[in-house]
Amino acid sequence: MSDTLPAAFAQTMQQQLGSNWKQFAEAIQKPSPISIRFNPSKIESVPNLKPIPWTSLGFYLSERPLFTLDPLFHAGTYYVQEASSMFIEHALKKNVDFQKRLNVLDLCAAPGGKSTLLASLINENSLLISNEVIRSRASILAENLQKWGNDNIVVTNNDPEDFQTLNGFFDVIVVDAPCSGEGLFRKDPDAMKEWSEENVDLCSKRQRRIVADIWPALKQDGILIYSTCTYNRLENEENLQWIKNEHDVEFLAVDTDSSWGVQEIIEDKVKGYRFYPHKVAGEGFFMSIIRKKESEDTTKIKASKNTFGTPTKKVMDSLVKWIRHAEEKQFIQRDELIQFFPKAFTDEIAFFSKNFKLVIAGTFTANVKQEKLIPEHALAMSNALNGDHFGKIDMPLDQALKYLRKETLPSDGSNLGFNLITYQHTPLGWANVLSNRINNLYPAEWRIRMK
Ligand SMILES: C[S@@+](CC[C@H](N)C(=O)[O-])C[C@H]1O[C@@H](n2cnc3c(N)ncnc32)[C@H](O)[C@@H]1O
Repeated sequence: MSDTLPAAFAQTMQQQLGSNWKQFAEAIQKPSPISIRFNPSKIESVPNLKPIPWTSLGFYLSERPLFTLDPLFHAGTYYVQEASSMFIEHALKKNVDFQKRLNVLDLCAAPGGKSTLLASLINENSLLISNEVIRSRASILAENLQKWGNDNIVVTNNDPEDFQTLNGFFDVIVVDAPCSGEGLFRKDPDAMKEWSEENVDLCSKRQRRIVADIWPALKQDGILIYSTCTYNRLENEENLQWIKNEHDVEFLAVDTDSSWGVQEIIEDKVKGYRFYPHKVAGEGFFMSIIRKKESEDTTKIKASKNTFGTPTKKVMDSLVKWIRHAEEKQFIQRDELIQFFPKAFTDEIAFFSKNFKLVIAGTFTANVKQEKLIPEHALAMSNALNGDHFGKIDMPLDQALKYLRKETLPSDGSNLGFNLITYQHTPLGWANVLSNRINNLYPAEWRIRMK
């Protein structure tokens, strides 16, 4: 980071940090630590890397590889996420019973760091609604979640206030709020250019509006995780004070080890955790765990008449072989597109389809063209795929990259038909092998452009 810090920011931080200011100012000139979090559904064991102490699946890397040129990145085997944010795993595991069936909402979810983490925490009988208000960002979120491969996820593109129809529906809500981004200055110099005192004030007010809008959707005794990637009190402690004044809440604590360097904030019954880069091997971050004590009526989503179209019996006879535990899935068809989701969520998905701007629900499975099934990319990424049913072509790195660039690949005339393309035996996508060439079915919009 070479740009100079905004003067008003530096002044506030000097007051906030006192004698630690110099260490902080030095730390934000240093490169950011690099870390990734593995997808437990796509790896058999975690490689021998330096673990991040507050998460079971996060690890530091000694240097930044070219993730774009690693096929396993595109296969959803891991997510590149800075370490501090992964503290949410520790906070939730200590305060939420993940054995239970839960309704979880990630309200400000793009590009998907917290949502992929939540997807790995909840059990298969739980439902994650992953929402992003900005349409273009909701598409990136959908892409990352499709790569993660879980089918108990609905991606929506709604405004927080739209969730007010769902009183007391969620056991857990994560509000990873849009913020002034002070914690990202060293990673993202644009965050520094956009910083101003007016923007901090604006962010703080917007954060209150978001929490106020979503509050009715949280169950009594439900947990709200409120987080930002900024240091200032206005967007953190003062917003927590505001929540405490407006609502009957309890701020929950979580144990931390002093070696982690996480600062615990306790002020007048308000609790939070702050991550400073001179103390923690991670970016700037702030997080609080809030239990709602007020009673709240609970919206029960009623079983509505199933209005989904369903595939023909002939199509279903083939499809059941493609999916593991197909008997537990609801298959639906819209025009030519077939998708599936867990049967247990049929009513919920009908409700969200009708009342929300749905981006994806469950897993896109296949397109039907004159009763011929063409597998969808999301199926290749799905943890429910029955890989044994398909022919496979395991590619070495150079070919796997050609495949991911959507280049045409030569065929030797064997393995005709739809094949799963894999790299190190992990699915990357589909190809239709013809006698003279391989039709590369990798999605054009996801192809890698880097040479
Ligand atoms: C800090 S980012 C979320 C990062 C994400 N949780 C992750 O871990 O990858 C905040 C998100 O809030 C969205 N956002 C912006 N304005 C919003 C608003 N008024 N209500 C809800 N979300 C908003 C932004 O588009 C952005 O995607």
